[in-house]
Amino acid sequence: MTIDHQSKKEDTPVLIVTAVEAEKEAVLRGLERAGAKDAAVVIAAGAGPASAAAATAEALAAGKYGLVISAGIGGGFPQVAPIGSLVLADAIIAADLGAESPEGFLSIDELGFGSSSAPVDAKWHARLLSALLETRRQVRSAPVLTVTTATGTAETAELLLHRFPAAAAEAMEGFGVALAAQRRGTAALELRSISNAIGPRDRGAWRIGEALQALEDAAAAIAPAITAIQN
Ligand SMILES: O=C(O)c1cccc(C(=O)CC[C@H]2O[C@@H](n3cnc4c(=O)[nH]cnc43)[C@H](O)[C@@H]2O)c1
Repeated sequence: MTIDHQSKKEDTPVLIVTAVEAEKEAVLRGLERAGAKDAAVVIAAGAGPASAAAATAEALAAGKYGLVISAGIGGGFPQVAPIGSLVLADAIIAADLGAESPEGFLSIDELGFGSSSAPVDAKWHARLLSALLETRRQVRSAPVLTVTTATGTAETAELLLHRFPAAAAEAMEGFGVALAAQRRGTAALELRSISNAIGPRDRGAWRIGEALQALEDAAAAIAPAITAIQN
């Protein structure tokens, strides 16, 4: 990845893509807390991979960025990513993109339509992971699944874990953001703060406030690392 040191001030090189405004505000609070409110452009793209990909592609076409981060709250597999913890994706996987068959789910890889796994940038992953470890929160580096239907049964949770035993979290935007970035040769990452356990749907058990606080803490922690690429 090359960084254009001639970039004008408005060509902020880090783009953070959330789904909803509440997540965007949490990220902005974290950056501001770290004294780095201009360290990134933060957008709320809407929920799901299609909205995320479209908004990310639009933003990348309009400005010059060196790193794109899909960020927000997410569901966690309880044994590895409890509520309030942070997950930095080491792979971003489109978990339900494919076809059903009587023998089970067929991924787009198996169908011959491409790859269901988007790579994360190794250098930026290492930098942000070490920054996140400075928070007082539990931090995991593990695959994050992108789903178009949030898991709501124990059966689906088990199926996902069977297919992706190393996965720690699921959300609905990462793969869309990562593919839009990949098309332009821009580094991509995904960061999730855990609001709920993946399993039988129980909206009352979601801890959105706690997860938004964790997201704010994560943004504050990574601010120095992402500011560094502008200097
Ligand atoms: O109601 C609110 O105040 C509120 C505040 C912030 C965020 C939300 C959302 O509902 C965000 C939706 C967004 O969250 C991700 N997410 C969270 N948990 C899961 C899950 O278990 N499975 C899949 N996705 C999850 C997802 O990326 C959504 O787009 C509400």
